[in-house]
Amino acid sequence: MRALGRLRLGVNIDHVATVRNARGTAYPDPLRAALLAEAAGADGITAHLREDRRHIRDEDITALMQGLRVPLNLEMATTPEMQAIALRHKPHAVCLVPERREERTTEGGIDVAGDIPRLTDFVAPLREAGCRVSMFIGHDVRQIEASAGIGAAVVELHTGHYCDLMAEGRSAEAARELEALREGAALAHSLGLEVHAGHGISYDTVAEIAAFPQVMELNIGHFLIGEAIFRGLGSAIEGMRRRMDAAREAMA
Ligand SMILES: CC(=O)[C@@H](O)[C@H](O)COP(=O)(O)O
Ligand SMILES: NCC(=O)COP(=O)(O)O
Repeated sequence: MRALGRLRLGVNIDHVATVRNARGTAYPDPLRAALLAEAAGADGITAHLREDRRHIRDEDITALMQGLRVPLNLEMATTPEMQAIALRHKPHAVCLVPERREERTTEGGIDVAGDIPRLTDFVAPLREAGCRVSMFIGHDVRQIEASAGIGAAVVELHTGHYCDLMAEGRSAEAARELEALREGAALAHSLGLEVHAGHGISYDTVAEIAAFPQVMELNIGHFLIGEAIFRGLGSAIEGMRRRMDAAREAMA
């Protein structure tokens, strides 16, 4: 199967805000990072407005909505507060994620199958406002089918477990997880969902995920912001873009 289109790169700038907030300064500015990312070839910007505002804050979303040329993908929990914020800004995309105050990062996917009536009602006004609604889920068949059932346009498959297994050198388990992600991507695509993937992706793990023909977008943040310390954000993004393109070309 050939690639279905150019693989888009969404750059997540959450951790520019993490560094800013560590010292309570006005810098580094997430919008400035986002504009640099745009110039380096990012197809979109992702920002996660957490309920505890540990990194991205409300005023960052306002600045990004006003300053960006590329689309904004707003990640958020399924709370009334977040829904009201999304409906006020109407970003290009809204990605619904599970959130726990105590977690260090997003640990799993959202339980769509276990929350169908509420999530159907939650998604409807976002869709009516013109946002592309994405569900951040694991590769579980039930979650993929439920995402299609509630009217989401997109699923973003959580690649964090695969990336962790790779980092720990657990290659047999990583291969099984990669296969499950591959099957999940194929199922989601067959149900008419646009397929994205993200979380924990680095130069070491991007090629295998970029090679899934159904995947249209990767969202990558933490690794790129870390790599930017050593080589600059533009160069870090260009390095990721090259690896994504090489993986897609190898499929053709
Ligand atoms: C939903 C997701 O996987 C990430 O985009 C998210 O932003 C992770 O949260 P932190 O950035 O707070 O680690
Ligand atoms: N949705 C995943 C994302 O935006 C980036 O995740 P990470 O690369 O910061 O782990």
